[in-house]
Amino acid sequence: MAKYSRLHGSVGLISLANPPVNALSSVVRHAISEKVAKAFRDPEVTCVVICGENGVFCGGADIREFASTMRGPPLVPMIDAIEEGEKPVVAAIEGVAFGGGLELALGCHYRIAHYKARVGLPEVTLGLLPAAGGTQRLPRLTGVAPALQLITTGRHVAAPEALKLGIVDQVTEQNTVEVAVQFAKSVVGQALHNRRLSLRQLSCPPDGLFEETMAQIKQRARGAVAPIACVQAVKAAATLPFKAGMDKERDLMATLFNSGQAKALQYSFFAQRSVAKWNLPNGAHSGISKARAVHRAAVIGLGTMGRGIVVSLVRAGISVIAMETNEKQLHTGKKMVIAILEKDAQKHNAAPRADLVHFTERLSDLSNVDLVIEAVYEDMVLKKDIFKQLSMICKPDAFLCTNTSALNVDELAAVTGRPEMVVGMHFFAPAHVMKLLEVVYGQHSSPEAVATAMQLGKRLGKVSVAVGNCPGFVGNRMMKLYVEQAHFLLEEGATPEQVDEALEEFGFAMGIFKVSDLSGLDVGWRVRKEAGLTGAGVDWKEPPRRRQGRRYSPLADLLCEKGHLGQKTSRGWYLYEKPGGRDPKPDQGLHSFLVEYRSKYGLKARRIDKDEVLERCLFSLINEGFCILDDGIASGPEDVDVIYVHGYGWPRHRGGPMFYADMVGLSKVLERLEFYHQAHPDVPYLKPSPLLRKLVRNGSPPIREWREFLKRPHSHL
Ligand SMILES: CCCCCCCCCCCCC[C@H](O)CC(=O)SCCNC(=O)CCNC(=O)[C@H](O)C(C)(C)COP(=O)(O)OP(=O)(O)OC[C@H]1O[C@@H](n2cnc3c(N)ncnc32)[C@H](O)[C@@H]1OP(=O)(O)O
Repeated sequence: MAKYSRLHGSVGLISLANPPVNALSSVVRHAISEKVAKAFRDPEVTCVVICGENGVFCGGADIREFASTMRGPPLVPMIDAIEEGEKPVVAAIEGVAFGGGLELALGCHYRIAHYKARVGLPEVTLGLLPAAGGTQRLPRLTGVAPALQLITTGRHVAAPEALKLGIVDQVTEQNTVEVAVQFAKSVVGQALHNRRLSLRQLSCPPDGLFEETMAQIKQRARGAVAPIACVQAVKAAATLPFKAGMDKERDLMATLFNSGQAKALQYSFFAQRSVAKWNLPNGAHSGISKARAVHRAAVIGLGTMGRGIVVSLVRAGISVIAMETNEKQLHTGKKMVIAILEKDAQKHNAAPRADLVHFTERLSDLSNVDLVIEAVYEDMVLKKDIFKQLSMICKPDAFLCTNTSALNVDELAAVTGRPEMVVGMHFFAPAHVMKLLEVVYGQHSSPEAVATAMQLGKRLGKVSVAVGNCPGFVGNRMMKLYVEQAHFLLEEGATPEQVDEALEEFGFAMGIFKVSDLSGLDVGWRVRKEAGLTGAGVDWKEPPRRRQGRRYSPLADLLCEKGHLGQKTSRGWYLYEKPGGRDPKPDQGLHSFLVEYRSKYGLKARRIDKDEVLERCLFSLINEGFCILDDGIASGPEDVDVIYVHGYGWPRHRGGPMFYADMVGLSKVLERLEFYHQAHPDVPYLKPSPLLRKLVRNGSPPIREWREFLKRPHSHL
C-alpha cells in the first residue's frame, strides 16, 4: 500500500509501504494511482514527493506476482499519469530504486537520492526487460550508450555515479525526504515540459553501437535471450517516437514474460534467498541458531585455495593469521596475497589492507583466533594431524573449519576434543573470486557452528549453502559422475572438443575438458588415488577398465602419468602454445592417443550426437541430485541448483540441474536414464533414483512441491 500526508500545507507526500522492499504489488500500484490523483486534485497541494518507508524507495515490480495472472492497475499508465501531471513530482530515493522502482522515479519530474542509495534496471537478470518505460525513458535521460550498458547488464549504480550520468538531479547526505520536500517547493511554478522524459529528443547514438553490443552479448550471454531483447528495445528508443518505442517495449516483454528462461531466472532469484534460511535434519535452523562474531581468523596452507581465502577474509575487514610450514610456499603465498590486496587498493583508490594479515610458520600463533580454516591439500592423514594439534592449541571456543572438497568432516571432527565446533567450509577456486561456499555440517556440528560459518560466508560476499557430510558433499558428488560420463564418451568415440561444444552450446561457460585443463588434471588424480581408484591402492585383479566392481576409465590417469596436466604443462585434453597458456587448441596427439587407447581395449568408436552428450553428462548428474535430496544431504532442490549456478558454471538462465529436470519433464529424464542404464549396466549411478521414480509416480509435481516428497529425518532438538 501507500500512505498519503500533507506537509507544510502544500506538499503532498506519498510513501510506499510494502515491507521489506516496497515492491509494486497490485495493492501498492492501486494505492499510488489513488494518492497521486488525490494530490493532483487537491487545490491546496502545489507539489508532490514520492518516497518509500523504512529507508527503501522501491525494489521494483513484485516478482512473486509474475507467476500468476497480473491484476490491478498496470504500471505504464500510472507512471504516464505522474509524468503528465501539472504539479511537479519529486522522487526521494533512499536505499534502492530498482526496476519498476526506477521506472516510477523516471516518470517523476525530478529525482533526489541519498548518497548511499543505488539505482538500476536489473530486469535482464530476471529474464525480462524494463517494461514500464525504462527502455524508452532512460536513454532519453543519459544518452543511448550508458542506458544500453545499464539495461543489458542490470548493473546497480551508486548515487554519485547516478548523478554523473544524469539519472538523479541531486545527491544528499541529509534526510532525503526533507531535502526532496524543500526541493519540490522550490520548483513550484517552473515549466515541466522539459522534465517530461517522454517528450525529450534523443541524440544520435554512436555508429555501430547496437551491432557491437549485440555481438558482445551473443558472445557473453551463452544463449540468454533477455539481453538481446533489451538491445532491441533501446534501439527502438533511438529510432522511433516515444509511443512507438513503448509499443515495441511491450511486445518484446510479452515474448519474454512467459519464457522458460524468465521462469528459470526468477526461480534462481528466490532460490538464492531461500538457501540463506537453512535447516538441518536434526531440526536446527537459521531462525533459532545464533552466529558468533568472528574478529580474528586463521588460514592454514597458502596454496591457491588458502591465498584466496585469506584475501576474502581481509576484504571483509577480518584480521587473519596466514600459516604455512613450507618456507617457499609461505614466501610465494605472501607475495601473491599482497599483490591482490594492492590491486584491490588501486582499484578502490584506498590504502592496501595487508596490515590485517600476519604470515607465520608456527601453528602455535593460532592460540587466540575465533575461527580457523584449514586449506592444506587433500590428505586425510595430514589434515587429521593438523586438527589434533588445533584442538590443543586453539582457545576452547574457537571454531575449526576445513576447506576439504570431498573428505569426511566427521572423521576430522573425531580427532578433536570439540567435534561440535567443527564444520566444513568448502570454498571454490579461486576463492577470492568464486561466489559459492558449501558449509558442511557433520554429525556433531552445533547449530552455532553452522550459523557462524553461514554468517561468515555472507560477510565474505559468498552465497552459502548448508549441506550434509558425504564424499564430495553436493557439488563434487554430482560432478564426479558428470566427469566420468564425459570420459566414457571419449572411450566410445567422442573427442574433448565435441563434448565441450555440446556443453557450451547448452550454456556452460566452459566445457568440462577445458575446465579440467584449467584446474589441472592432477587435482582429480589425487582424489582418485585417495579413493583407491588408481595408484598403489588398486586391486589389479580387476579388468583394466573396471574398478571397485564398476566401469572405470583410466584415460585421465594415463594423461597424468605422461605429465599432461592441462594448461600448466601446455598439454592436457587440449594443446596450449606454452605452459600456462590459456587458448585451447585441438591436440592431434591426444586424438591419436584416443585411437590407440580404443584399439588397445577393443573399443569401437561410434558417432555420438549432442543430445547423447547432454543426456549422459547432465542426466547422470541430475540423478545424483535426486539421490542427494533423498539422503537429506541437501534440504531442497534450490540448494542443489544454487550450488550448480554459483559454483559450477551452470547457465543461470537454465535455473540449475533440478530446475532443468523439471523443465525437461521428470518422466523424460526417468525414461532416458532407464535407457542408458540398460545400455550401461556396469554404471550403477545411471539407475534412476527412487525419489525420481516416486515423483513421476505422483504425477511429476512442479519443483516447488518436491520437498513434500522428501524423507524428513527425525528432529533431535
Ligand atoms: C503474454 C503476456 C504478456 C504479459 C506482459 C506482462 C507485463 C507485465 C508488466 C510488468 C511491468 C514491468 C515492471 C518492471 O520493469 C519489472 C520489474 O521491476 S522486475 C523487478 C526488478 N527488481 C529487482 O530485480 C530487484 C530485486 N531485489 C533485489 O535486488 C534485492 O532484494 C534488494 C531490493 C536490493 C534488497 O536486497 P536485500 O536487502 O539483500 O534483501 P533480499 O534480497 O534478501 O530481499 C528481502 C526480501 O524481499 C524479497 N524481494 C526483493 N525484491 C523483491 C521484488 N522485486 N519482488 C518481490 N519480492 C522481492 C526477497 O525475495 C526477500 O524475501 P524473503 O526471502 O525474505 O521472503
